Amino acid sequence: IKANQLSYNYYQFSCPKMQSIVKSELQSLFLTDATAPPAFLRLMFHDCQVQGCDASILLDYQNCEMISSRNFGIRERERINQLKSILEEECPGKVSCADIIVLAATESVSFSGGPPIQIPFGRKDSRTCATFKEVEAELPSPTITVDEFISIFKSKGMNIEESVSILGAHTLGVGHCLNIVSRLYHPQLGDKMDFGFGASLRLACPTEIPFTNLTFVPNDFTPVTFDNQYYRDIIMGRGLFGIDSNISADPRTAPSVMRFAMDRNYFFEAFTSAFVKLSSANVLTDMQGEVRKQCNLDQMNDDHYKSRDSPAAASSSYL
Ligand code: HEM
Ligand SMILES: [Ca+2]
Ligand SMILES: [Ca+2]
Repeated sequence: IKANQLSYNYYQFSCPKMQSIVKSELQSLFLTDATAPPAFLRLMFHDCQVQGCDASILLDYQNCEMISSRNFGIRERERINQLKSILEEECPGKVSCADIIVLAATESVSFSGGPPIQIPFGRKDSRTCATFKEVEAELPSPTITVDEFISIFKSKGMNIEESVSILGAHTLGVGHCLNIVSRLYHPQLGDKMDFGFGASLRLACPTEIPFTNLTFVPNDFTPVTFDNQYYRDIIMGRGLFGIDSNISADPRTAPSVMRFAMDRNYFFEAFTSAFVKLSSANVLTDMQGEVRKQCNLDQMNDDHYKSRDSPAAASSSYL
C-alpha cells in the first residue's frame, strides 16, 4: 500500500517554472498538430492504468509495455522526452517524467476547450515496466462489460458518475478500424447502433480484417473539441466502441450519460474530479521511485539495454 503524498506546490521552489515551460512548449505544438492533445490524454490513461502514473509506459526496453496491442496507437512518448530535456536544463534532476505526462494531459484538455484541471505533483518514476501479461490485464479492451468498467474505476476511488465522466475523454481523438471491426461485423446481442452510423463505419472500415492499420474514424462528431458531444452521440447510438454504447443503455450509468449530455459544465466538474483521482491513484512518492534523467531509461541502467527480467532490473525492482 502506497501512501499518497502528492502536493499542489511540489515544484514551488525546486522548479517554479515547470508548469509555464511545459505549457508554452505544448501550445506551439498544439497549434500545428491537432492529433497531439488526444494522444497525450490517452498516454496519461495508459500510463496511470498500469502500475499507477510512473512513466512506466515510456521505458524503451525489450518486453516493455508498448509490445501489447492494447497500446496500439499510443503516440507522443518521444515528445515527453523532449519536454524532459528542456526541464533538465532548467532544473536538473527535479521533475519526474510521470508528472510531465499528467501535466501534458491537463494542458491537452484545456487547450481543446475543456476545463482547466489543477493537479497535485510529486509522482516518482518507476524503475521497471510492467510485463506483457500485466498490461493486457490492466488496460481495458473496447469490449469490456459495464460491470468491469465500473469496477476498474471504482478501484481508483471513483463513483459511477465519475467513471462515466472519465470515459468522456472519448470526446477527443480517433479509433482505428482494427478496434471496431469486430463490433461492426459480429455485433453483440443488444448492442444498439444507429443504422446510418453503422453504415458509414462499414464504409470507412469495409473489411473484417483491415487492409492497413492506418484507417481511423473520429471518436465523436467534434474530435478536436473537448465538449459533451460524446454523450449526445452515444445516446443516439453513435458511440464508436461497445463500452461507449453500453454505458448509454445500462440503468446504472445511463442517468449520468443523460445529465452530461444536457449539462456541459456538470460534465466538466465530474471529469475534473475523476481526472485527479485517476492521476493520483497508486502512485510512487519519495523513495518509492526515482526521477529519471531521460524518460525512456531508468537511472540505474541509463546507458544499458535491459529488460525487466535481467538481473539488474530484478535488483532495482520496487515491487
Ligand atoms: C473502459 C475504458 C476505456 C476503453 C475500453 C478505451 C478504449 C479505447 C480505444 C480502443 C481507443 C482507440 C485507439 C485506436 O484505435 O487508436 C481509445 C482512444 C482514446 N481513448 Fe480510450 N478507452 C477507455 C478509457 C479512456 C480513458 C479513461 C481515457 C482518458 C482519460 C481515454 C482516452 C482516449 C483518447 C483521448 C483516445 C483517442 C486517442 C487518439 O486520438 O490518439 N480512454 N480508447
Ligand atoms: Ca504506469
Ligand atoms: Ca468532442
